[in-house]
Amino acid sequence: MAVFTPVSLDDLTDWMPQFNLGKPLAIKGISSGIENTNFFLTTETGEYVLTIFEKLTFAQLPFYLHLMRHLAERGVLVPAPVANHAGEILHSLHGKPASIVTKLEGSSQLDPRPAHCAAVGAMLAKMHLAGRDFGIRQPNLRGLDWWRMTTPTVLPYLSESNQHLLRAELHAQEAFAASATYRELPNGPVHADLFRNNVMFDGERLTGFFDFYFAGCDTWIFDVAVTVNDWCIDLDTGALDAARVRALLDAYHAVRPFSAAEQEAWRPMLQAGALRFWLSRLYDFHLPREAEMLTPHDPTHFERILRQRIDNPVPELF
Ligand SMILES: Nc1ncnc2c1ncn2[C@@H]1O[C@H](COP(=O)(O)OP(=O)(O)O)[C@@H](O)[C@H]1O
Ligand SMILES: N[C@@H](CCOP(=O)(O)O)C(=O)O
Repeated sequence: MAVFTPVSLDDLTDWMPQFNLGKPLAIKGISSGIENTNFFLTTETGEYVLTIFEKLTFAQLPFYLHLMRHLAERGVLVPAPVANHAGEILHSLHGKPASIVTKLEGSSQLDPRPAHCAAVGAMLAKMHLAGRDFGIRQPNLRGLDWWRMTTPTVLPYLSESNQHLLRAELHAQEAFAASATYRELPNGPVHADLFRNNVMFDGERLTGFFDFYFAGCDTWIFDVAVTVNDWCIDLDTGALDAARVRALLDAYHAVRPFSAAEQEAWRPMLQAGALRFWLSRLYDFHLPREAEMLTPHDPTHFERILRQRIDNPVPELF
């Protein structure tokens, strides 16, 4: 149960009047999160999600919350942050940063078919386009700098073969990031963690993307690679599933056509997407932070995906 900061209806009595949401009627902790404390909150006006941020700071949060509001205003299906009477969307509860956002309908599709992947691809392209005029810049905090910093910390826990793989991939990514092709890649705000558990569906109808708290400014193609590495694979081997890859990429391309530079970047970006989550999972597995990660995710899953992407041909981007 990942409720790090308990909140009761009594706690909300003096806090809720700053919003136009009516009286709070029920609050229920959500067990599945690993980063923040989340609650389903029912008020006289509807259902919402109340989040207490356990690690992100008051300085970092405006990027995420204003990005969600910016995207929601442009028709991208994401939770909309609720403003108080003063127009603020970042609040404080029990001394920690907090937000209220609209609740998305539906549930996660953990066994996606091509139709689900197509819906995700189209909405992802729409999201990238809608983010072009977003005014706040914040880097992807889990980007190359973080990979460089984290690699030496996890290397001592790895077999010789995995040490070699990790070092070689980091070098390859450093070289690619310094290339002319990389400089040509379109970039802007990206979700950067658009896994199956961060998207809601009602049947085949996509109802929203959520959990924007790893978002940042990065290349759009990195975001596509992270998404494909989770939505379009055989979960046992990490191999790409051709039908789902095609569905996601074609739907994305129909909304925001890929460029020639992105085609060139596609394989290195699929590797980058695997490296990023291999590293974070290695870090969380070998250096667990007390009570924050209840069941660490399996790092070997992304080691397999990385080896797959290096060793096998990858489908054309378009
Ligand atoms: N806006 C939302 N609408 C509906 N459900 C949500 C929303 N935000 C979070 N949830 C639910 O809360 C769970 C945990 O949220 P998540 O943002 O993934 O937490 P964490 O960042 O701590 O991993 C999700 O799996 C989902 O069921
Ligand atoms: N998607 C990441 C972990 C991030 O967790 P989330 O619940 O906030 O999406 C992984 O699978 O390693």
